[in-house]
Amino acid sequence: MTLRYLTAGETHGPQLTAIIEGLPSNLKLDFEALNFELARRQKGYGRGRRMQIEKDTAEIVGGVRHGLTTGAPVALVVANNDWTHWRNIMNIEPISGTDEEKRRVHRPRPGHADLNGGLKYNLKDLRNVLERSSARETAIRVAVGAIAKQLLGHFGIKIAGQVIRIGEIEAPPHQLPIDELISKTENSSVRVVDPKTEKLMEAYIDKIKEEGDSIGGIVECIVEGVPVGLGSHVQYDRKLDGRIAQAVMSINAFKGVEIGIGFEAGRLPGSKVHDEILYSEERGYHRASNRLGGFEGGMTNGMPIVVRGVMKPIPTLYKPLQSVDIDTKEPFAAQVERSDACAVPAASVVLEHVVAWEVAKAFLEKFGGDSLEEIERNVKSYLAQLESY
Ligand SMILES: Cc1cc2nc3c(=O)[nH]c(=O)nc-3n(C[C@H](O)[C@H](O)[C@H](O)COP(=O)(O)O)c2cc1C
Ligand SMILES: C=C(O[C@@H]1CC(C(=O)O)=C[C@@H](OP(=O)(O)O)[C@H]1O)C(=O)O
Repeated sequence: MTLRYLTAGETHGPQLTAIIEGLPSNLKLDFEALNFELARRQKGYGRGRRMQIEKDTAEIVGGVRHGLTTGAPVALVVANNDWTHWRNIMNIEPISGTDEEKRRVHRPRPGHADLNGGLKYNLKDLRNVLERSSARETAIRVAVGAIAKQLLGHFGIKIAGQVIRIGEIEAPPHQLPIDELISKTENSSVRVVDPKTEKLMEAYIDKIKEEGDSIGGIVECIVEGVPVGLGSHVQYDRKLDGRIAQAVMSINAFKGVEIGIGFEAGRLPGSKVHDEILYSEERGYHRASNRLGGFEGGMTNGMPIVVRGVMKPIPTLYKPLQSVDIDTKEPFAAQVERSDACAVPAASVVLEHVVAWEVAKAFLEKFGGDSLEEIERNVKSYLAQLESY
């Protein structure tokens, strides 16, 4: 069974919903850890007032009994607290009232989905586009990814995320072990290891916000403990690096993705790009470096997976950008009620979870079974095969 999920729900509607299919039975879910991931996504310097309204927690409404998955689809719900303020506007039944009362949107924001969605779906109220295109949906995707993270965690696979750049400020490189990286970034308002960089990034975001502008950045995710051979070279859509790239690009506002040294590989000679193969009794086959970010031939090579994504600046700006009213076709300068100025730290948490999902999916394709015990047996036998190779 392929692991898959779908989400539904609007940003100001009652809730976000997901159904996950293909999880094995007997996986013990840690609800506290799941909600901790949701809280992590909400934090981060530069977010707007909405994050003070929401206190994201996931309710599991199917597929779990007494803390264990049953093998049935797992249904998840994350409620929108803000819905109480939008109950009437988001009503599923028709309501009477003026455009103003219905909060109809007719002024598309450059950089958001508004205009394309309006044209494509023939919607004259751009709220019908905005409501679903909002990155609020990443809350439920983090909930889904948190379950994938728990499955991977059971097999000793760890995932960390960090912010590499916000606008002009870049975090200095480091070689911290993954557990230390996880704990240091956890205590940082911008998810960096170095406190000096944290202060610089905070001040930078403040300045951008004061100017009525927004800012993007670069985030990184590291996955450690992945066995050799997830993904496959034999078919384009089985290449795991390709699937991860798609998942990263599906995060709202992401405009690029790199695996390992990524775009730098176009600048360097082969001798400075490829990771030489070594062998020792204790470690088996391993690499002298990890410039290719854990992938060759669309398959994991046993080194940590290293993925970076670039997030553009938030499109909703207090500083007006030129756009056109779809009613009058006249130009206008956009007005904003509230928005994030920078969501790069939050996006690093989303990145961890979409990557976790893709790795978990490939893991189950390789070792899949209906119960956790069956998967454990499959993993064990594969590891023995690798050892004797
Ligand atoms: C965590 C997160 C928070 C975001 N917050 C906002 C926001 O407050 N205002 C906004 O206009 N866009 C925000 N965005 C970006 C938009 O959702 C995104 O630009 C939009 O969906 C259009 O998609 P695209 O940029 O991928 O083309 C956010 C994105 C993420 C990942
Ligand atoms: C709600 C979330 O992010 C939202 C993403 C978003 C957008 O346009 O993408 C716009 C803002 O929504 P609102 O206009 O309601 O404040 C953000 O707050 C969230 O991350 O949970």
